[in-house]
Amino acid sequence: MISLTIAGSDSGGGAGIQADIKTFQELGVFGTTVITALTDQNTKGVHGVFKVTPQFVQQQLSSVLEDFSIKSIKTGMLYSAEIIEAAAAVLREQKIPLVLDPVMIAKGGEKLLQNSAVEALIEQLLPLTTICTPNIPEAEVLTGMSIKDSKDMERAARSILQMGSDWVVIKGGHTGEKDAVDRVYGHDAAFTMTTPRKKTDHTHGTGCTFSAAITANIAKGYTIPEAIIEAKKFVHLAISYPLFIGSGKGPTNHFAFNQQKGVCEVVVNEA
Ligand SMILES: Nc1ncnc2c1ncn2[C@@H]1O[C@H](COP(=O)(O)OP(=O)(O)OP(=O)(O)O)[C@@H](O)[C@H]1O
Ligand SMILES: Cc1ncc(COP(=O)(O)O)c(N)n1
Repeated sequence: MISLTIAGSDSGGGAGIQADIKTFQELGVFGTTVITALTDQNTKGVHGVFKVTPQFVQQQLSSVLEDFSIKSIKTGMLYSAEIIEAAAAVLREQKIPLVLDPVMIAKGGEKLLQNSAVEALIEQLLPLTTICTPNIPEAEVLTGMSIKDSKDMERAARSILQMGSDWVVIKGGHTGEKDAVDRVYGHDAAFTMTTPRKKTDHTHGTGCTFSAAITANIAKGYTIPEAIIEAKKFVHLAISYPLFIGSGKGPTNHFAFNQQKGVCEVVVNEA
């Protein structure tokens, strides 16, 4: 099984391309990569961004796709409208399932997607998307809605479905809820996934890890709901057993899922 991630490099190893290939590897999937930008980053924040030219992003993508039998693709930090356009031009010619993690702002507040790129993301990538995985601030930017409660989350998800994604997962990392509740919507299905919210500062790269696990699970042949629920287990265990490395917001633990033999209770309810 081979998957592809199109994302930015995190020199600190907790998010971006590095989180993605660690997650693929732990789930038994061979990872290939298209790098959109290098970040000079550690657990204290993003200190600089060095972007790759759109043409070279496209070259990497074409090289990977013409040689490997890629079973699933994810996108993370795409940075600019030009990079999105370059990637979309190649992806449009494929029918490979696409997980779009609409990465916009790092946990430390630094911009990972230019404001001018949001329209390109919506117009060029959402129509090609199998699963879109926004956190709440990202869902607000995509839809222009203000999200305050679960009704708003459903309205925002339905609006993103209308934009062309087959499934939407509104992640609950940023709510004030006692539990970490993610809400999943398809055109004919809706369910919630609940785990206890962990009191921890070691959440750097949670979104990347979650979307990479979904992508790997799709490559392994899981159905979309199974791929999403199993990915919730992966990220919950990664958050539950921190590595305590770095002096800022530490990375999640990509080893934990296999160390704990995948044992994690996720409560799934119809929404
Ligand atoms: N403290 C926590 N305890 C348990 N689960 C959490 C916690 N924080 C986030 N999660 C889970 O981690 C996953 C990623 O959600 P989150 O909202 O943090 O993504 P994100 O903000 O996109 O992450 P990133 O900042 O890395 O881009 C979701 O399944 C969410 O429920
Ligand atoms: C290259 C890259 N991609 C994504 C993130 C988001 O992760 P987080 O929100 O946890 O900082 C990041 N910090 N760096």
